[in-house]
Formats: sequence, C-alpha cells, structure tokens
Amino acid sequence: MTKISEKALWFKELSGDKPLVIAGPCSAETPDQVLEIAHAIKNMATIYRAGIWKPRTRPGGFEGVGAIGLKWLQQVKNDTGLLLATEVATAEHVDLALAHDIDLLWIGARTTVNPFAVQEIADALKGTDKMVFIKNPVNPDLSLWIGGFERLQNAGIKKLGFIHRGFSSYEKIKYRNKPEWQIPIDLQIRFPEIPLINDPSHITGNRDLIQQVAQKALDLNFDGLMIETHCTPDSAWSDAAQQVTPMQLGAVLSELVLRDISSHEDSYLHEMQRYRTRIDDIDTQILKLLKDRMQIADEIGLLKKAKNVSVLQPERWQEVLIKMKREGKENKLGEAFITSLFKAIHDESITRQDHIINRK
Ligand SMILES: O=C(O)C(=O)C[C@]1(C(=O)O)C=C[C@@H](O)C=C1
Repeated sequence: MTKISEKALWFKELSGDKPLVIAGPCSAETPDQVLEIAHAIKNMATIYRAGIWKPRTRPGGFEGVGAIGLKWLQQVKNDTGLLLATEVATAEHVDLALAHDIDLLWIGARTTVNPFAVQEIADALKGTDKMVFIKNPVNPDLSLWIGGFERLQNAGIKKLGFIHRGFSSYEKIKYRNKPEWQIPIDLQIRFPEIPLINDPSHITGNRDLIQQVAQKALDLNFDGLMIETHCTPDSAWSDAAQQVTPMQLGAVLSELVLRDISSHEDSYLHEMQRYRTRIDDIDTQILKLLKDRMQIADEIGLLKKAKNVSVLQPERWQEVLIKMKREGKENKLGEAFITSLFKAIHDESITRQDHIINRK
C-alpha cells in the first residue's frame, strides 16, 4: 500500500508494506489456551493480543484472569517471538504491563471516554518507548478521541496509534457497534502519520461479518487489523460470537484484497481527471439547488412569522420524506442515505426559519 509511506518510521519498520495484524483471544483464560492460540496464529500475526483485565457491562461476568496472565503472555513471546498487546485501564495495569515487557498497551473504549482515567494512564506511561494505542470512545465523539491521544502525546510517548472499534448505538443495527466510518476518515486526514487499526471483531460482534468489515477498512486505507481469535470460540469465556478460529483468521486474511492509494498510470490519471471534473460540476449544481431551496424556506419563514404559524409542520415533513424515499428507490439511492440527507436539509431549513421567526 502506497499510503504506508506517510506513516511514522517505527510503524513502517514494524509492518513493512502490509497491514499490521494483531490477533489473539478476547481474554487470556488459561496458560494452555493462551499458548495454543499463539502457536496456531504465529505465522499470520505480528502482535498477539489477549485481555487480562476485562471491563464488563454488568457485574458478575468474567473480569479477566489478572496479572498472572501476563506471565502466560511472556511465555508466548519466548516460544513464538510474537510481540504482545493488552488493554490497560488504570495506572496499576500500566505498571504491571510494563514490568512484564508488554510491547503494545491499548486504552479501551470505556476508558477513553474518561479524561481523568486517560490522564492517569498517560502519567504512568511517561518515558516508555512501548507502543500505546487508543481505541475510540464508546460515543461518537472525535474530539474526545483526539483529546485522549493528545494526553498520551503530551506524556512524551512516541509510538502512538489509533484503534477504531465502532460506537455504541441505541438503535438496533446489524453490528454490535456502529462503524461511523466518517469519524476515522476525519482522523486519518488530521493525523496521516499515525497508524490507524480497525477492530472488526468489536464492530461486528459477529464472526460472519468480519471479512466484509476488514475489507472495507483496508479500502479506506486503514493500516492494520485487530481480530479476536480463539481455538474454540464458542466456549470462550468472553465475546464468544465475535471470535474466529485460527483457520478462519487465515481465510479472512488470505481473502483480503490490498489496494494502492493511487496509480501512476497515465490512462488512470487521465480518466480520473475527467470523472472528477464532472463530479465538481455536479457538486456546484447541488450547492446552487440547495441555496435556492433554502431561499424558499426563508420566504416560508417570513410567511409563518406574518401569520404566526409554527415552524415545524410534521405532516408536510413526513410527506416530503416519504416521497423522497420512494423517488430515491426508483433512482437506486439507498434509503438510509436519502433519510439522512433530507433530515439534514430539513434540519437546516427549520433552523433558518426559527431564526427568521424570532428575529426582532
Ligand atoms: O412546508 C413547510 O412548511 C416548510 O417550511 C418547508 C419544510 C421543508 O424544508 O421542506 C420545512 C419545515 C417544515 O417542517 C416542513 C417542510
């Protein structure tokens, strides 16, 4: 992948020109389980992951084996040469992980939401040359994610990375955590040199969907994948449904198509130039149409003000949305896209009208 050329040197040395693969069980369970998985995946992954301390949604669940598991991980490094990764959520976890020579420490989504916790971890990590990756917060808040990153940067940590594991959502969706791809896209535009890893296991919550999400991540120029792997996933002590067997991991990885960020061929550049000119023209037309539509909404706003009528007209708004969804379908435009597009347009329209109606 050409994009790798923009990455920090330490990351290029680690991953070469291929996506970095981090794999291993959700949780370390027993010494044998940890070693068996490591031997099975040692030729597919560069870094071995295993949760030692597990934040659980509700009490009573398996909360991880604790510090003893770090010794099992050390055995993995001795036997296989794999680098090691685990999640840390407190300063004490950091001290223990560093004392056991863990190579990559990541901050989990439930910790990233809490600036006090991230600061405590950043302070405990001061002076380390280990890799430290920060997962997105559970809520779709890019500033919070960047804020956590900056706390680590301010602590002088050099080998930093991001892990995208998706976002909690109240609506029922096909994934466990909504990817909200625009957020990691914004992130990589802002931090092109920082490695960005995708975690399709936590996004999907379902091993059957991992391939598809992993491919999409690579198509969006992610630099690596973290995939939960277990020899007997169905009897795993945590996250059973989203773990794959080592064989399935092999299949996922071998089916991935790696693409270049660009092509230098003249024919490609020429054709792209033509397409992009057309897109630019259409974008300008869309903008002009939006401006015209908003002007009409403003005029309606004045009329509503004169007649003392409320801004929101639920029946009309439903009528517009249903019509647009139907026409969208006829034009092969996805319903979710049309819905969010027209919600955004309607939202702007009522915001402008509210402003007009309340102008003194
Ligand atoms: O039809 C109206 O009353 C409008 O003001 C237009 C419009 C729209 O933008 O489509 C805006 C607000 C209403 O809730 C319904 C529709």
